[in-house]
Amino acid sequence: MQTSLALHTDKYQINMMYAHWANGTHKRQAVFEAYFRKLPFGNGYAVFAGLERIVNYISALKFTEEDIRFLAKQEEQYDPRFLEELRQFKFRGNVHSMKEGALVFPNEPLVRVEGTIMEAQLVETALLNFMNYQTLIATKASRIKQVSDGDTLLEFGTRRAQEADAAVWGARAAYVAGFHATSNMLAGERFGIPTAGTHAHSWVQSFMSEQEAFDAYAKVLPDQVTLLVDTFDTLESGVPHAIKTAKMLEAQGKRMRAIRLDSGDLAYLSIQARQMLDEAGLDYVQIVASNDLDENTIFNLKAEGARINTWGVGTQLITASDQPSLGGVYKLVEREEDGEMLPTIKISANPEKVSTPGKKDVYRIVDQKTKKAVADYIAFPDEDRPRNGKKLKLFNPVHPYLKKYVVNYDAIPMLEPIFVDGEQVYELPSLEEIRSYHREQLDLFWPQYLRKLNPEIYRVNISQKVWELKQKLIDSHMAPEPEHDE
Ligand SMILES: Nc1ncnc2c1ncn2[C@@H]1O[C@H](COP(=O)(O)OP(=O)(O)OP(=O)(O)O)[C@@H](O)[C@H]1O
Ligand SMILES: O=P(O)(O)OC[C@H]1O[C@H](OP(=O)(O)OP(=O)(O)O)[C@H](O)[C@@H]1O
Ligand SMILES: O=C(O)c1cccnc1
Repeated sequence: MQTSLALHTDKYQINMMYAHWANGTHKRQAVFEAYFRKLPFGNGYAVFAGLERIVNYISALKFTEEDIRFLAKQEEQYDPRFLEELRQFKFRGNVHSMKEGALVFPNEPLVRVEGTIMEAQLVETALLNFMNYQTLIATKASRIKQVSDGDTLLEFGTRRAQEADAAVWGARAAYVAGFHATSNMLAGERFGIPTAGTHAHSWVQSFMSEQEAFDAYAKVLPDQVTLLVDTFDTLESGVPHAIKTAKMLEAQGKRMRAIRLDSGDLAYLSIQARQMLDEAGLDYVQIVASNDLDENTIFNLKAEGARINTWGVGTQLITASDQPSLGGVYKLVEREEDGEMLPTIKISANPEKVSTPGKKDVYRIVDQKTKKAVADYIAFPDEDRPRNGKKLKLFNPVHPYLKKYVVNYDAIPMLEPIFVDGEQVYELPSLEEIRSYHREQLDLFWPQYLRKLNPEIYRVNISQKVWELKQKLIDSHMAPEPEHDE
């Protein structure tokens, strides 16, 4: 059982909770939605991840006596009765969420939290922390997967990850998006992800000769032999020594698995090494490559004709180094006033940052004939559900004259109930189920939305009612126009 992360939150959440409590407004109901505005890496989609961690966090959410003592020491001098309220705290609200592995898009609710303003406010920070990081890494991994042509992908990032949690949950996110194994043993133990590994340069350096090092390794682990061949000179020394070790194994009826290239021109070296292995009758020995790889280097190496079967990807993946954060936000969309739920909006001078008011559902509209997704459609829960045969108007929320109608479609509800009145109603799927759901999700999209470079923009549309409410609230917050010219 995971320990409580109740204080894994920003101080301003506690201060707002306190102020609501002191004001007597802490029990009012509120609805928040988490979403991002911009896709990372210029990708055409993101891969939603982080739900399992969010579910574990909310289920275990409890202030320990130690937490309470820490809070009592703060300069805010919280009223002891507030601290008593926290001692009794339990999340009693509702959560709806996208499933892990889902393809998700900007400006659609990914997680929806309904509860008292106090509990919904508390969970914001941790929820965004988990969702933003894991979704970012799953998306980066998915880009790498897209260029890998079914080759084996190994996650090697732990040494460069932003600390332990990032390594372990990042390894899981990579696996969700189609990586095959991780070098992180803790991730293997915790999540059942297959583990894999070769050996380091230090293994070779710790012997008098490269040959001795290779042979010693092969004697101990004859069924798991992947030899790192670049410690001294890949083609002059490493590959010839590896071939000798492979022949020694063959004499014992064993087959060496692979060699690993970790520096130099990986295209050239892999082509040369492949030829040397083949000429030695070792066509079954595979080639693993590593060294600061990402989707672009892998794509180029393939275009250059590299003969690489397995890619070990570390730093660039686990740190999402070309875009190290996803800007997911958590916005209040409804609040209770005199027992009634009222939509609320956040206005901004930047039109992209104006929030969409009201509690909303998300449907994926799938063409019945092609079985491909046409758009995501956001509507209020009390609207007529989009359903096959019922003409659905899809219009661009910024340019409403850009519209089209669909008739023969399936409308798949994307937000699953996860907690109802604080009770977990969602059974967490196995990682294998999440991976296969992710593959099904990819199958729903035409390739133009999935390509790495300049993908087509997938439509995320809001219903007429949502659009009208948004316009109304924007207007109501605008300064009135002057009656006469000044
Ligand atoms: N043929 C190739 N085409 C495109 N990129 C390549 C090719 N071969 C290697 N790379 C990439 O170029 C970069 C080379 O990095 P760098 O110069 O630091 O490595 P190196 O000098 O070969 O090895 P070391 O890690 O020992 O310094 C790596 O990101 C590697 O993946
Ligand atoms: O490059 P990454 O994608 O992060 O993959 C993992 C790297 O980690 C190891 O070496 P390390 O980087 O520790 O040492 P090196 O740079 O000297 O090879 C391994 O040999 C890879 O090169
Ligand atoms: O097993 C490997 O080859 C490995 C693992 C982590 C980092 N670099 C390489």
